Amino acid sequence: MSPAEKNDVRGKGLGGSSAMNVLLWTRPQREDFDGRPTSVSAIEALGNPGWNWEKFYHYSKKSEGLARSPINSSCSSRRYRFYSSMPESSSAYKELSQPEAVGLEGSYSSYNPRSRMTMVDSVGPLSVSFCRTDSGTEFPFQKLSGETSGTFKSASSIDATTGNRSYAATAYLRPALSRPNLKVVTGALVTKIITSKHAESVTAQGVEFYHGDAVYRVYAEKEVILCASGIKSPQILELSGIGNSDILIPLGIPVQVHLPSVGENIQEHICFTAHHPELRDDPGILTGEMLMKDQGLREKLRESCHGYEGLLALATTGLSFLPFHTFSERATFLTKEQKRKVAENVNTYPPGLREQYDEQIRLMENPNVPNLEIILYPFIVPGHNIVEKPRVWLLPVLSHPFSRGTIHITSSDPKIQPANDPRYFEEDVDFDILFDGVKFTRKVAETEPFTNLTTREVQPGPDITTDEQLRDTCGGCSMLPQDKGGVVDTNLKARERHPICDQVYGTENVRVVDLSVLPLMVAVHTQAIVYGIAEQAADIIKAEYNLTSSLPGASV
Ligand SMILES: Cc1cc2nc3c(=O)[nH]c(=O)nc-3n(C[C@H](O)[C@H](O)[C@H](O)COP(=O)(O)OP(=O)(O)OC[C@H]3O[C@@H](n4cnc5c(N)ncnc54)[C@H](O)[C@@H]3O)c2cc1C
Repeated sequence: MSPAEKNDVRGKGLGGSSAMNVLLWTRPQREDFDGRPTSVSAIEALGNPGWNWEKFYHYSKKSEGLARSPINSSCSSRRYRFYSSMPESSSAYKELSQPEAVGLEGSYSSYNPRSRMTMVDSVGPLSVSFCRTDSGTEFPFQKLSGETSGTFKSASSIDATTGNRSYAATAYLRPALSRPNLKVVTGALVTKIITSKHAESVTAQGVEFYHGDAVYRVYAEKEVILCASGIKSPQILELSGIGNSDILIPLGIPVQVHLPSVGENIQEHICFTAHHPELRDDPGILTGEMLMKDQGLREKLRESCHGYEGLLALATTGLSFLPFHTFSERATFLTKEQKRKVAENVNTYPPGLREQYDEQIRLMENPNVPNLEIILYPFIVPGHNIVEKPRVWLLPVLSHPFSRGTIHITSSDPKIQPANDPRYFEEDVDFDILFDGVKFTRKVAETEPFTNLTTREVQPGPDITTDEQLRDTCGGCSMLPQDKGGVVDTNLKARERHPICDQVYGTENVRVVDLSVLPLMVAVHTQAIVYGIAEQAADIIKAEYNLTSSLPGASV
């Protein structure tokens, strides 16, 4: 796929993509973060002290509030449970609601309000049947305590009291709107960070932005915090002259900091999008097609959802995370091959990639760490034709891609999108893992009890085979040591240390706080990761300026 062909779907309003994502609330496998010598990986081990599982777990719990009791029971019809929470007696709920495993409403009362989650039950029977198959694989329910592998119902970022989406704007921004030191400007496009340069030191003065046709400037007393996403933060840095001079100079952008890692190390979850089993008549499962086609059903649901005025929607909840050996007979062979290839090509890699690959190989070898996710959607996304009979959608997703892409500007015009070249499958092993994942997904879908609910595999037919990204883009402003391909340090500052005298000579006061700082992709969905990063960043910033969170609603 060429950079020009790639369609980057992302949220552009307040709350960004958290305002339009598919509501899954997931936490990563412990090893994805943890660099302790007794475990096998990953983000801390890459040279980021203080960014480990324990910290992430603490901050992630701080950001969340799982509804404790069944709520909104009025929002369910007799046959289909809709926005209804999982009964407290359910074993899955019990594991989730252990105070040490999850942030519960009230457990961090001083940080109220925050992200709210609840359990919904839209594809319940299918997701459970998916794990109890005759294929010899049986998985436990997942806990949100760092053990991701298994099949489980995911919590959803839905505020159970209203039945509406809980996202960054409702969780963090709205409660803080009355602060005297906050002004929100919507419909604005940031064009660059305004900087001044003295000797080797670059200081951010403020930010320039378009609003309508006018250009405005706002000035910062302390620092500029960039949180424009994995795709747009690298673009804004480059437009500001912070990036690779080989890219900036030909575009006429004065180089403020030559930082060649900006926009490199891009990683995206890649998925196979064409597996659609058709459901039997009356399976007791609500799907998107049913809702779209059946006016009577919509009205019935509306009646049962007393007082609810929003759009009817379905949440995705059925997830499986599978360690390599559980879905691929070639797991040992492919891991060895990848090890051999990495050793053979080590001299061709950019700084730091060898270390990242070593961590990824350790994750592949670890029997507890997932290497594939299978998502069960109760609908088919736009782009696929509306179909006669209801279908569900099974999506195998590559958890830890080896391929690395780039995101770079091609123009000094901020309105021109940066070129996103994901380089999917540049590393053969990515294709091999996903291929085995597709085969495994198909096998499970053809096995009882999954087949008790479905009639036939409609796709993949001969006509469709597609691979796409799952809209989790990380790495473009990687938090890593500078000589290992880093853009920000562990304080999330975009600065570069002189390799000999250890003096800061990059930017003094530009910080990046979004998914772009994650140097290595995690297996799970990334909204909770971004909240965890943001909570940790808030404490780093407060500590730097000796601040306490005395303002109402202050968390991040
Ligand atoms: C379709 C989709 C489905 C997803 N599903 C899930 C899911 O179910 N569960 C999950 O955990 N994760 C999911 N994700 C991922 C998750 O939503 C993202 O990881 C998360 O929102 C990323 O946060 P962020 O702050 O890095 O960027 P964003 O959420 O993208 O926020 C960036 C913000 O910056 C603004 N911005 C960018 N450039 C500029 C500019 N020049 N000027 C002004 N403002 C600018 C954007 O408008 C946006 O508001 C999904 C993502 C997508 C796109």
